[in-house]
Amino acid sequence: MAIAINPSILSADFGRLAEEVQRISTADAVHADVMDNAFVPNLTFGPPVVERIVQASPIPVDAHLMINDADRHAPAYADLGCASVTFHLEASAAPIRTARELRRRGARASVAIRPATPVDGLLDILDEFDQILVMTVEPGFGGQAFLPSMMAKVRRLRTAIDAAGLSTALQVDGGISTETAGQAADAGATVLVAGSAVYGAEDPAAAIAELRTRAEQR
Ligand SMILES: O=C(CO)[C@@H](O)[C@H](O)COP(=O)(O)O
Repeated sequence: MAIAINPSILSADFGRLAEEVQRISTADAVHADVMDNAFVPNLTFGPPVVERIVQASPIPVDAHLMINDADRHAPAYADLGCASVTFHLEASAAPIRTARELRRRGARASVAIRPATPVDGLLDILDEFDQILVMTVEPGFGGQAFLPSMMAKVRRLRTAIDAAGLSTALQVDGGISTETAGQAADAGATVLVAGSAVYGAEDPAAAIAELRTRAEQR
């Protein structure tokens, strides 16, 4: 199965974001990490910077909103031209309504769960989303160790997505490297987010190709 590689901008040089997105033009999408220093203990950027990333990027942008009050803020990211908008289930009081609003505004609707959140709440509403993100680290920082225990959640979601005949993308984020990409793909993930493994490499394009190969040849 084809595996998408989405580099996380969190590991890029924030002083030259327009050039940093050009360096990963062979990837499938840019993963833009929006953090509010409340939902997670880190602060990055918001709509004005995401808008510039969208303008500068040769590939689609997936905004990952690690912010509170997702229902209020998520739709604006669809309006900025993000191809997909990922909001956290834990930060949403009305995930179905927000997903429908994202789709109505032309973005793919994507929902994320933290390591401590079970998949159960998603199993009956899978068709409302174009993508599910299973965090494989605690959100907030790049460079953390992959949590292999999250693969049970990925497997459960893969089984449920296939049983329902859906084409929902299944994304993992955190600690993805040439060592862990195969495990994630083997469990059923179809989209791998990688920050330090791509931007920490001397040649990001080669790192993207290597991650894709490792995942697809598991
Ligand atoms: O959203 C996050 C962290 O909150 C991730 O996107 C990380 O930025 C991934 O970084 P690596 O673990 O690949 O270095």
